[in-house]
Amino acid sequence: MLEINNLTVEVGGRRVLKGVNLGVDVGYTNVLFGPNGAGKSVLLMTLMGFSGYNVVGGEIIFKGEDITRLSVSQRAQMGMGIMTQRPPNLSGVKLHDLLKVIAKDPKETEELAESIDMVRFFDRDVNVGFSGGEIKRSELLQLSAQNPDMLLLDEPESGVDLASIELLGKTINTLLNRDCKCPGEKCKHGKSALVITHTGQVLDYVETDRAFILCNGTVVCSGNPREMLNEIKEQGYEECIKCKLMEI
Ligand SMILES: Nc1ncnc2c1ncn2[C@@H]1O[C@H](COP(=O)(O)OP(=O)(O)OP(=O)(O)O)[C@@H](O)[C@H]1O
Repeated sequence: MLEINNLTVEVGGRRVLKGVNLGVDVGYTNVLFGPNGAGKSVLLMTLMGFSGYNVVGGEIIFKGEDITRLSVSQRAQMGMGIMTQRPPNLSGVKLHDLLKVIAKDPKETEELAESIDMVRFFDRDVNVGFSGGEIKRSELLQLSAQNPDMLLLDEPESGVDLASIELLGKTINTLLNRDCKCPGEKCKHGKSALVITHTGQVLDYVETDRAFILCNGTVVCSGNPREMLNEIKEQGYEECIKCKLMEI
């Protein structure tokens, strides 16, 4: 579904990603761990094609096509969607109007809005004055309306209160399992995803397949998400970097 080959990216004149290699198979959910400033968000923003993220080397292959030079809207039309950490305020754009434009299934979108208590935000400008948790729910609703095949989720649980984490996690799981055509076979979910998490809370609700650790703009390790999370909790990222250096 998604293949990232030797991706090197500069942001603000600085080389942030240095030859990143990773992939996500159809129907799989992979996780991205890494310390603050490692380049995780930059990677997701680059995958979505936002401006300011200059690819100076490597390629992004999505559904078999090289999308490295495609625009955000072209990538969205191909089935890529993102939930960013800090989405912009859209002053003058009501949430309901935005949803009407992007919703592939308006009825389903309205139902989800009800279930995550977002109907009362319909007449407000998107993200303007929303709390951290409200922004996450709004982003999730927009993503659901778009119904992408590949979900890029940047710390979906951050800023969400403990009582709401379950609702958020289950909602993400429902999105991932939409349109599942091959249960039990290679394709495990209907959708594919790459999820950034620090806490790992999302792992309690979503079946994940493989984790990658990004340190200083490079993938230093990959493996089972739960095992890696436990190791990070016990030993921190310093050990990942040392371990990688030992390989070299
Ligand atoms: N527009 C920009 N201009 C300059 N530097 C930037 C820009 N955007 C990101 N960076 C830098 O790139 C580096 C990686 O940032 P990024 O947001 O990807 O980190 P992260 O791994 O997601 O960290 P965190 O876990 O703290 O969210 C940081 O040092 C950041 O300051």
